[in-house]
Amino acid sequence: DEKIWAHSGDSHLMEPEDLWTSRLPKRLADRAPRSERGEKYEILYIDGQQFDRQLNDFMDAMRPPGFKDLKIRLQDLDQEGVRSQLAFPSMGFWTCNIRDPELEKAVARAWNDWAMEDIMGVQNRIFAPAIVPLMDVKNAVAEAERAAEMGFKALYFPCGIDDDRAWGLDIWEPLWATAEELGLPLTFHIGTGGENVVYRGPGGAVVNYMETTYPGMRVITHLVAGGALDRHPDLKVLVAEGGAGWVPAIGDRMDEAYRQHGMFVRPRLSRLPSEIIRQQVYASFQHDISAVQIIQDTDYHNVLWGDDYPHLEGTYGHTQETLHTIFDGVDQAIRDRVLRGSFEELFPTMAA
Ligand SMILES: CC(C)(COP(=O)(O)O)[C@@H](O)C(=O)NCCC(=O)NCCSC(=O)[C@]1(C)CCC[C@@]2(C)[C@@H]3[C@@H]4C[C@@H]5C[C@]3(C[C@]5(C)O4)[C@H](O)C[C@@H]21
Ligand SMILES: [Mn+2]
Repeated sequence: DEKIWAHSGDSHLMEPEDLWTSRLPKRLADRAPRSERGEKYEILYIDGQQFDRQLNDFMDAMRPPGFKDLKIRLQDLDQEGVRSQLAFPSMGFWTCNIRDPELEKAVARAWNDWAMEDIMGVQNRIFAPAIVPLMDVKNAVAEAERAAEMGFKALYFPCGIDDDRAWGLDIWEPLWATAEELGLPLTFHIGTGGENVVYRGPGGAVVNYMETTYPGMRVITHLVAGGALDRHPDLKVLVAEGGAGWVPAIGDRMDEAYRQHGMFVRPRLSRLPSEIIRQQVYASFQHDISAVQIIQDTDYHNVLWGDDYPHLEGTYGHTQETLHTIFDGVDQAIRDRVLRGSFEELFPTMAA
């Protein structure tokens, strides 16, 4: 089989242990996200809060050679057939659990400085979205402007957020306006901003996997129905690692709501929800078959493949097998769109 080359819209950076201790004054570094190996769980400490997280064997299971070595990682990419990667945080995901605005701002800034200096500054295939502090939207706007100045080409957001700060609320308007003006896509990653293990009964692993996916749909529902994307037509949004088959489906449901419950709808939109979704919403998957099958029939094209490197949910070690399974026999235009086109449309200057 000929090698299939792809960009990945969903990968991860693995931060060094001393990312924050080496960059922040001790009084802040001591409260930055830190993980320790517990008996059965990895234990996370964030600004004095403690979270029992992922099972150790679960975390140990993902160990591609380039896990923590950028040079080897680039060899992993060549081996797997991955050209460029949008690489999300790992420990940086927990920044959104920080409740102190000053600490959150310092932790986000330090992460961005590290990502720019140690990753993006030394090669051109792997790039990260910038983390913005969310406790105070003014801090988010300032960090988005600083990040754009530094050369970042996307902003990272957690899917989960408190109800009183829901993504559809107008409190975020200054940030959406700034992101649109700076040409920075909003890249939301699933499994963030909330509890990941919410059910421990039969089928728990599969149930929890699905439960971390639904918030991605909620993000899109709020940004579309709340008017944010309608007000900012050049703003693009990616939901990473949540699959893509659901995107046109919620477009239909939202159109039905918009029409059948029109008497209750506020704000009115200048386009139907499904049109806003087709023009501004992108989604990534790893192994899904449906993510590609829906493109032909629904005319929804903003689908990106992602390797989710180095996570277990990703394709490291079986990328070519996965890409051949999904794309052999698929229309070349669809294959090009999903493997490269959507990515290059979202990040025009980042595709190596
Ligand atoms: C089998 C049970 C029910 C037994 O319960 P017990 O632990 O005995 O009380 C439970 O252990 C379970 O569900 N285990 C399956 C593994 C798991 O933790 N599933 C969570 C849902 S999936 C998930 O949260 C994703 C979205 C996908 C897997 C990687 C994931 C955990 C990553 C991993 C771990 C950590 C969390 C993180 C970013 C991070 C830095 O990388 C995302 O926030 C989130 C993400
Ligand atoms: Mn991922």
